[in-house]
Amino acid sequence: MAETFSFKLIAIDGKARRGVISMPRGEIRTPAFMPVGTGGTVKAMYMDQVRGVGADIILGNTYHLMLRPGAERVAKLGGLHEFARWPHPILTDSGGFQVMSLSKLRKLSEKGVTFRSHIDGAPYEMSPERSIEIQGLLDSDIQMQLDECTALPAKPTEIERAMELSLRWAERCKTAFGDQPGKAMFGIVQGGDSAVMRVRSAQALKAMDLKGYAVGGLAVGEPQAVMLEMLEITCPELPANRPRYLMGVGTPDDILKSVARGIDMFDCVMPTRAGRHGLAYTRRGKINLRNARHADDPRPLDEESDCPAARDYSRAYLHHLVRSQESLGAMLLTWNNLSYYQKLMQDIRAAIEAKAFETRAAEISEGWARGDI
Ligand SMILES: CC(C)(C)OC(=O)NCc1c[nH]c2nc(N)[nH]c(=O)c12
Repeated sequence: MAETFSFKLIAIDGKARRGVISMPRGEIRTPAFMPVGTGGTVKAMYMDQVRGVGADIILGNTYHLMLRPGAERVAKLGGLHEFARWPHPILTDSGGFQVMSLSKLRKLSEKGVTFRSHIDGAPYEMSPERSIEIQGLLDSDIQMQLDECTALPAKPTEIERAMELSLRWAERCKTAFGDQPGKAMFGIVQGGDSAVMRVRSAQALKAMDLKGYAVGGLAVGEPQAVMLEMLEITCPELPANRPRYLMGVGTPDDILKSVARGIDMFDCVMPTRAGRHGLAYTRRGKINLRNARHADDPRPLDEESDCPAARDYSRAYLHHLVRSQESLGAMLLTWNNLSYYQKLMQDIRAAIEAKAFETRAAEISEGWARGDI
C-alpha cells in the first residue's frame, strides 16, 4: 500500500487513459466505476460482494451521513470504513449537490448553504469548511469540494455566478483540507453548458494544483451530445497527470463515450437503482424482468457471466421475484448489474492497454443493439 496518494498513467489510447491511483487503503484501477453507497451501504449488497464483483472504491455521501447517523457518531465508532466494514478506499461527495436536490428550505450564501433535513426538518448549515470537516470525521480517502451544481437549462449569468462561487469554495476547501498526504481533495469543474465557463473553471482549479479534478454539473438533463461536448472542452484544460472524475455518470454508453474523451472515474446510481426496479444490465442490452414475456423463460441472464446472479437463476425465477416484490429480486439484480458494470470497466481497461479501445467499444455497443434478449 502507498503511504501517499499518487496517480500513474499506464497506457493511453487516443484520449482514453488506463491508470492506477495508489492510496494507503489500496489501489484504484482506472477507468474505474464507483458503486454508490450513499448512507454507508451499497443498497441490497454485502460489502464482500461489492468487492467480489471487482470494485476498488465506493462512494459515500456527506449529506445523508451527517443527517443520519451523524458524522461525529461515525467518527466515534471508528470512521466509515469500520462502520460499514469496507476497508478499501471511499470517495465522499461534499453534500452541496444533495442539499440542493433533496433538502427543504435551503438558502445559499457566500458562507455556505443552510437547509432543513428532508428526514426530520431539523436545521443545518453546510460551509465548505464544515463539509471538509465532516468528510474528515468519516475518514474519507477522497474528499470532494463543496460546490454549487447548476441545473440545466440555466441563464448564463446564473451559470457564471454558481461557477465563480464554486471556485471560491474550492479555495476554502483546499485550505480546510490542508496537507494530508494519504488522502486527496478533488476540485469540481462547473460551468453548465457554457464552453467559456467550463474553460475558466478548469483553468482556475488547475492553478490550485489539486490532487484530482471532477467534472460536475453534467448529466443534469442535458442531451448526451452536450455532455460529451463539455468533456471535449474541459478535459484538455485539466492536468494530464491527475485523475478526472465525471460525477453522476452514467449509462454504459455514457461511460464508453466519456472514457473516449479522457475521463478516468465514474459514479452512478443507475446499476443499483435499476436493480431494485427489476431492470438487468447485460452485454446484450437491458432486460426489464417485470415484463410478462419472461414468465416461462428458463434461460439465465447471461450463461457466460462469472456472476452467480447472472448465470445460475432463470429469467422466469427473477421475473417471479420481481413481480412478488421479494427482497431477493433486488439483491440478485443489483448483484448482476454491478457485476456487469465492473466487467465493462475491466474490458475497457484491457482494451486501452491493448491500444484497441475504439474497436472494443464498437463491439460492446453492437452487443447491446443485437436485441436478441
Ligand atoms: C442528475 C445526476 C445525479 C445523474 O447527475 C448530476 O446531477 N450530475 C452532477 C453531479 C452529481 N453529483 C454531484 N456532486 C457534486 N458535488 N456536484 C455535482 O455537480 C454533481
